[in-house]
Amino acid sequence: MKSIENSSKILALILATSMSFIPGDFEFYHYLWFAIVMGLVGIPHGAVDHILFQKTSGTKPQLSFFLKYLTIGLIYLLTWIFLPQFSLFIFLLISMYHFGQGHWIGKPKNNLATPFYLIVGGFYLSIILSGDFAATKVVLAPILTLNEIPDFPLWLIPVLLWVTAWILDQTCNKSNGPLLFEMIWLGIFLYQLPLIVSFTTYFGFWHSLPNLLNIYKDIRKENPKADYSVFIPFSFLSLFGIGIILLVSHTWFTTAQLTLLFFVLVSLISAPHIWIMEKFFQRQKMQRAIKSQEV
Ligand SMILES: CC1=C(/C=C/C(C)=C/C=C/C(C)=C/C=O)C(C)(C)CCC1
Repeated sequence: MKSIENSSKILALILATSMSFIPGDFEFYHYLWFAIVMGLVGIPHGAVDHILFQKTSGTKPQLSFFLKYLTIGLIYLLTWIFLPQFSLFIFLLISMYHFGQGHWIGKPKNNLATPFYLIVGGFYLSIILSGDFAATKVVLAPILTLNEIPDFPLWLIPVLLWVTAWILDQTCNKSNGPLLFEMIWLGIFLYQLPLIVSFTTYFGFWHSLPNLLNIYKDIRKENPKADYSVFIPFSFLSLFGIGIILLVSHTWFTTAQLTLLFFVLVSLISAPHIWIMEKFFQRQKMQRAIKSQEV
């Protein structure tokens, strides 16, 4: 599994480099790469929430689970319509938390875990959005008028890195060098890339793929016959729904507006997904703690 993850990361870095550092207009290829990665790992990593729910609650998901899932998405859709700026703020906050959580796997749950999630997730999101801030502003223009968006406070990035180092120093006795070193080199790399390539590289290969492999391994522990097909039904449903909405909207909207619409749609499924993943990570931590007590 680790070799799949590492070779995919190397492939992603090579593709991102070739698409961004070679002169020329590659916007079409940026979006093509974005669509492929979202289709293969981005959406699928959240497409087995019903299985994760069964693992964490010990009961088969009933109709009420799916209703709760849809209700969270629906309420969030209403807040996007009536309070778009507030919804964006919430989306960024929960994304920071969710992204940061993936970098804490294997570390103990303590009081500093939540600040760590927010700071590390905030670090990567700041890098992605500020590295190509002009493009970020264009995507956000329908909900934030351009002069409403202040310049990005770039000093925040080294501060977030420093606070991460401090938290790691307080919490873990294991070597934290690799995690911090990765934040520095990957941060510099992502910062140079166009917005869509930077987001695709991080989200696809440093968030979705490791999480997908972690979930897949967990599912196969209890059901060794399970294969990649467990991810297909709900991925297909989400991609089909999102595809239809984007297809219908594309006659009225520009590429940047469609990009924002895509992220709004992703946020609707992300909100309940983040809630399920929180429970899943808690269960994995508990299992690890029990295992280490047994040894
Ligand atoms: C890249 C980008 C954005 C942020 C996207 C985020 C935050 C995505 C999070 C996805 C999650 C958490 C998926 C769940 O697994 C904005 C600001 C909307 C618009 C500019 C481009």
